[in-house]
Amino acid sequence: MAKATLGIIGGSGLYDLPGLQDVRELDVATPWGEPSAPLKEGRIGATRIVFLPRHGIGHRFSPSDIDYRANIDALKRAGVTDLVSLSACGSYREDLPPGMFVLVDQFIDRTFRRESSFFGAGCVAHVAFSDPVAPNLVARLAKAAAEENLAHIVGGTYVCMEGPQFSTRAESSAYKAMGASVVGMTNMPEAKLAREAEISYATVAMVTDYDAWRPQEAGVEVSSILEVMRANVAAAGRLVARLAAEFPEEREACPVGSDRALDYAILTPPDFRDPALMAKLEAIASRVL
Ligand SMILES: CSC[C@H]1O[C@H](OP(=O)(O)O)[C@H](O)[C@@H]1O
Ligand SMILES: Nc1ncnc2[nH]cnc12
Repeated sequence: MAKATLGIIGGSGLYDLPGLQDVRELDVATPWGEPSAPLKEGRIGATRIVFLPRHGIGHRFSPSDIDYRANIDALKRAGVTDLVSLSACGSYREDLPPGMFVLVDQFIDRTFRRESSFFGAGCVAHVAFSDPVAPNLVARLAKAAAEENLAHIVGGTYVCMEGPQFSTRAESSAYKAMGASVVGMTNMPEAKLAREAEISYATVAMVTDYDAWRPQEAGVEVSSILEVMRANVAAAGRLVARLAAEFPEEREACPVGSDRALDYAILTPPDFRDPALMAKLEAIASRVL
């Protein structure tokens, strides 16, 4: 197995990773476009870390405008093997109050105006995605959260809405009825693209609010989210530090196949592949091409 590199994608409120040592900026070019920001490479203890703020420095990209393909391709080029998304979210469950960290194990994708695959005309691929997160990475996050005494729960379904507006009360009730535990606007197609790139992915969904399904409550507003978000961000820093301190040197085999997702996924035989697309896939699919 290859050397492990831990990637961290910082969401709302997380534009830097305090505690990162020997930091170097990496300007990584990709064939898909520009990543949200230059990558920050460094280490915590012996663990190599690459950090990327998904909304850019100064929170310039809305969830629909983030170039998710450029972000994942850049992280792949920087050697990331395991990727943790730190994300703010709304909650659909009374037992998941603001401040709770949900280590989600399922997603529902409700986005509709984002590029959601590296593949397409000229090279078609279908990766498995029934189990979208890497259980070994989740287990490491759960252990780190327990050691830091952070309120957390293992398992939960994250519904990804398009946004950028928050949900109506009817939408909020519908997502809850669908079985979603939390809602956010960013983890799709990020998680799908990470799978195509054979990067193990896990999400720490950090609850900031109860969305809009509770009839007795005022709806969601960013102003009320910000204070909880600040506390969540501080706790996320401790979580990452602990995770990194105990991270393995070598990449672990992923029980759900994140590290070999492309083994049988590509359906287009070599003679029928589009050379231009194949060139773009150089970083993502080089292991199997
Ligand atoms: C600050 S509330 C809305 C905003 O926060 C979440 O983003 P991220 O996952 O990057 O933390 C949510 O998805 C919205 O984009
Ligand atoms: N209620 C909510 N809906 C969508 N994204 C969110 N991010 C934080 N809270 C949210």
